[in-house]
Amino acid sequence: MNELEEMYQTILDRKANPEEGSYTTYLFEKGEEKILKKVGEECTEVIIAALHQTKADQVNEINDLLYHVLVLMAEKGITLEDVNKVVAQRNAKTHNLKPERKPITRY
Ligand SMILES: N=c1c2ncn([C@@H]3O[C@H](COP(=O)(O)OP(=O)(O)OP(=O)(O)O)[C@@H](O)[C@H]3O)c2ncn1[C@@H]1O[C@H](COP(=O)(O)O)[C@@H](O)[C@H]1O
Repeated sequence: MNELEEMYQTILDRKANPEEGSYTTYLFEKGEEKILKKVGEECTEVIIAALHQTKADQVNEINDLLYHVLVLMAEKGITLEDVNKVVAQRNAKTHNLKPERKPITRY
């Protein structure tokens, strides 16, 4: 199991067995709107870190974003397998840039 899978398992465990002092439990108790707000915030923090901060700060912010996306997935019943299936489909398809749109000649 890689570290992200382990993190997702911990999140699922917190959902099934709420624990005092757990930030994940706090998020599930607050509910979907709070989780979505955190995903939005963490997205912005990744952007700000990418523009102005060190690589270490950027990696930390990326961790926070991934963690909150995994909490959202658990909240919505989306598994890593669900995402992996789509990743596999996308990996099988390359050169996805759409051809340039033809110029409009008739109005
Ligand atoms: N990866 C993370 C992780 N990344 C970020 N965070 C928390 O996300 C929060 C984000 O910080 P912010 O300053 O934006 O938020 P805040 O002000 O603390 O909280 P809000 O009031 O905004 O809700 C911090 O409290 C971090 O501790 C995380 N909390 C938990 N995990 C993982 O979840 C596992 C279980 O943690 P607990 O649920 O706390 O036991 C841990 O072992 C980690 O693997």
